[in-house]
Amino acid sequence: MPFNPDVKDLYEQIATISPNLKAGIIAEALPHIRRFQGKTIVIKYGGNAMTDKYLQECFARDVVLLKLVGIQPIVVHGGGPQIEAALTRVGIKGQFIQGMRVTDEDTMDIVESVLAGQVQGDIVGLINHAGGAAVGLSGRDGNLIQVKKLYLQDIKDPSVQHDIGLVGDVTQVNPAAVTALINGGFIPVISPIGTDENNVSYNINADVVAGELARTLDAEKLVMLTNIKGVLDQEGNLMSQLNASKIDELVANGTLSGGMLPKISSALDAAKSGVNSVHIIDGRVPHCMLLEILTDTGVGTMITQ
Ligand SMILES: Nc1ncnc2c1ncn2[C@@H]1O[C@H](COP(=O)(O)OP(=O)(O)O)[C@@H](O)[C@H]1O
Ligand SMILES: CC(=O)N[C@@H](CCC(=O)OP(=O)(O)O)C(=O)O
Repeated sequence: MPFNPDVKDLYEQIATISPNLKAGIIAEALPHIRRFQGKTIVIKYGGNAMTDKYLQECFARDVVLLKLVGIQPIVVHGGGPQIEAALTRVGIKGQFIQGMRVTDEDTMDIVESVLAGQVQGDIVGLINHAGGAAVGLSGRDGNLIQVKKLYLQDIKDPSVQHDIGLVGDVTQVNPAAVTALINGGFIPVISPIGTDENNVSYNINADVVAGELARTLDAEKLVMLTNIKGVLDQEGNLMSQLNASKIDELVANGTLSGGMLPKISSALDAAKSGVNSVHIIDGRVPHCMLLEILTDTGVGTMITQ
């Protein structure tokens, strides 16, 4: 029975598959479970990938399933569109430079309340409802993420540095709180907020936090869920694998722009720092994480050094 994308509920479709096929599909996961058991997987859950209720439920079930088979998932969430909606409600227009939000003090108040409040709370609730035990942390908790103010280097003219306000450049990750939660059987859900040495809060791009955490924890895998098939070339075709020199070329010729810039540089940094596999995948595909982690099917773009 071919997959019918018009029938939204996968479980309705699964009910029509023969039992043998079902068992075969489940059995395909075994070598992947054995390979990843006990290993840490950092999952970046992009704000654009979390807008549909059914997809949110699929995401939460996948995270719980990974935990139950002995893999250690850590969720780092974004929330760009959710911040944008909150800013619009108070008449502030969001502005981005090279995929980074320009963050003044008023914007920062809203960023922190949306990310570490509404968005984090929703994800924790979804995972717990699916049978997991998620605990939310912001980068403030347990001094998890220390930052200094970021001066953003211009990609076209590296002598130019953009001052984008209260945006953090990660100086240190102290993962003790995260490892304590993992060891206690919990699933950490982390908001991309950091503090500087004067206890000032900073906004950090969630891709950057996911990459830094994956490096610090020596994660096996970093999986970034977004709202596109993966990284696309100039003709709009999916590139299933990308390395450092190809990425340099795509940044220089403008094929990569906006939110893909911090994503790709964080992904590459993680790959260079020893994270074994780094993937940018389509969060609009139901159960995309199970496909990527527990089946032979590669989805999206794999980033290598
Ligand atoms: N070459 C490219 N391939 C794919 N996406 C790209 C590319 N260049 C720019 N983008 C943009 O990057 C977006 C993903 O980044 P972003 O909006 O920050 O998502 P997220 O919320 O998942 O972090 C895509 O939706 C697309 O608009
Ligand atoms: C500095 C910066 O850009 N911070 C981001 C943090 C949220 C985020 O990264 O969300 P997504 O993953 O959904 O894009 C922002 O304010 O939008």
